[in-house]
Amino acid sequence: MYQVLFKRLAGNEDVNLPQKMSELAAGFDLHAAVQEPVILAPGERKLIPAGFAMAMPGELEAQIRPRSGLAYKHGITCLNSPGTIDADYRGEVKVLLVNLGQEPFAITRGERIAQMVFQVVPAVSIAECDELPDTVRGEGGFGHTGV
Ligand SMILES: O=c1ccn([C@H]2C[C@H](O)[C@@H](COP(=O)(O)OP(=O)(O)OP(=O)(O)O)O2)c(=O)[nH]1
Ligand SMILES: [Mg+2]
Repeated sequence: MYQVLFKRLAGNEDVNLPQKMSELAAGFDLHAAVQEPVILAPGERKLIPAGFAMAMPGELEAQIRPRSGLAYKHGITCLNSPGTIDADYRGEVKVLLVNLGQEPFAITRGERIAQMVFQVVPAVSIAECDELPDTVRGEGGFGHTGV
């Protein structure tokens, strides 16, 4: 079990911290910490504050992913999906939403706008080389194996 710390940012006492909506949910839903409703016109993107900062163990990252209901019903998704929260980030978590639907959409205070899923990031060391190990695939890609 990893322990993650959430710090509610000033003025957001009424906005929920990230929370799971069912026992085995993979994601913690994030809530909009906007003062007034924010309108996303079709095609428009806006950075929506989530009202908290966080600290997690160094081997974790957090991914900000869309909510399928918002995407299906209104075309609202995360532009940089999945967004990456680095373990050393101490600023406010924000969600970059984009409206891919046909109608304007209002983001209201406290609304669940995205979800955050934690992942373990493997420790990796890198080394430069002149020749890579051979494989059967070789340089084939982008449909190389057929449809
Ligand atoms: O959806 C997101 C994506 C990022 N961040 C924050 C946390 C993350 O640790 C930081 C940097 O994100 P990223 O590495 O994706 O952006 P960058 O453009 O590479 O910025 P930087 O140069 O600050 O790393 O911004 C968010 O709050 N929400
Ligand atoms: Mg970066």
